[in-house]
Amino acid sequence: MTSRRREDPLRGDSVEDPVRLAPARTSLPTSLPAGGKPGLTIETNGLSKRFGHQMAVDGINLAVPHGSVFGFLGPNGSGKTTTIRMMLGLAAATAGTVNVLGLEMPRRLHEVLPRVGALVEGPAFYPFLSGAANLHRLDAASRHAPPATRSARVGQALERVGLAHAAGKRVHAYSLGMKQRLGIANALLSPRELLVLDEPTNGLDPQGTREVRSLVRSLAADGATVFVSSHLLAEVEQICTHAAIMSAGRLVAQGPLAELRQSGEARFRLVTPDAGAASGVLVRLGMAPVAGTREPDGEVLTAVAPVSGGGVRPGDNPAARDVAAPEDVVVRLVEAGVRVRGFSVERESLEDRFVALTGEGFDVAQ
Ligand SMILES: Nc1ncnc2c1ncn2[C@@H]1O[C@H](COP(=O)(O)OP(=O)(O)OP(=O)(O)O)[C@@H](O)[C@H]1O
Repeated sequence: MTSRRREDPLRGDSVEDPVRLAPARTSLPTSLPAGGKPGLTIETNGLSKRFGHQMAVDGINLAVPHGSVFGFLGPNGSGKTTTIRMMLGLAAATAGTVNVLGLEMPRRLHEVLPRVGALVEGPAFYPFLSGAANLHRLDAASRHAPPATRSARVGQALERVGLAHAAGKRVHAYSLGMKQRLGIANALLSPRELLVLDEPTNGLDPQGTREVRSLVRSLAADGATVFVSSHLLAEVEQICTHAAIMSAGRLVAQGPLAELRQSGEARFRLVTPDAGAASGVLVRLGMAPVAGTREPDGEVLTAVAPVSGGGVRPGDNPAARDVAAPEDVVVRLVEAGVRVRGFSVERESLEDRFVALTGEGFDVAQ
């Protein structure tokens, strides 16, 4: 393998030419140049796209942390692909800004794109050429790719996605999963700081889906930020560290997956023969209890209690300020003479939360 040194226009220092892909870890910059918020690989502000009367993307503020595997989740037609196209300079925004790797797009497109690998709307390959020959052609189309190291780059990219054994096979004989992995190999022809993958498992069988998901995980382990769109909640839960949820062109939630899981409503369920007194206590604690069915042990009362990290968020109700946790609610009930015969906290699942946020059924299949 040969390498040349060149000037990096962004950092002003000299770096190795990007010919190394495997083994896994590549040394990637850990800081961004001035222009974007530190620590963010992608940042959008008020980003919008209108098609006629329809706002396909409506003023979104995305914040994709450096090094994250960021799931861009939303039902079909919610604006994911349109957002990705604007990020990559494939479509012009109607309003708002996009910074990628700290640089404004599309103004700095020529500096940004060589550092970004993308798989958008399925790669187009020549079916009667082999996987390796297709990658050679695509690599040759890049003015940043030195011809002398092309074979090494192609070989390493195929190796990286587990297609070395099928390098000489014509693409028309590839399975869908293999074609998708070849598309990712194309995105990996140079080491990338950011990989943008639009629905990379769409249309794949379970085996192909597993292969692509495990590849995405390992790409992130290499140090790249991976931005992956999906309409599958289960997929995002399996491979992502962070997520953003789109619904009808709007961004309805974003953050670390663990925080999104914690931010759902919790519901207290109380069984007591003293429903009247219990209601009074819960109301004084800032809740709005609802009487439910009658059980042998008493009446069932449920009350929504916004819980953050296991503690009750008291909101603006001063009477509720002292309440820290469900056990404190039980203490208050008992102190008020309420006979507590059953008490549980039911937290909304991530799936319930996403359905509530998007206002429509989510495809939660594998
Ligand atoms: N070129 C276009 N002209 C007109 N409308 C468009 C165009 N591209 C997208 N749209 C509309 O914008 C909305 C968002 O589409 P987009 O493809 O971004 O959604 P998506 O979340 O990626 O959905 P999918 O997963 O189905 O691709 C849809 O209503 C779509 O019909």
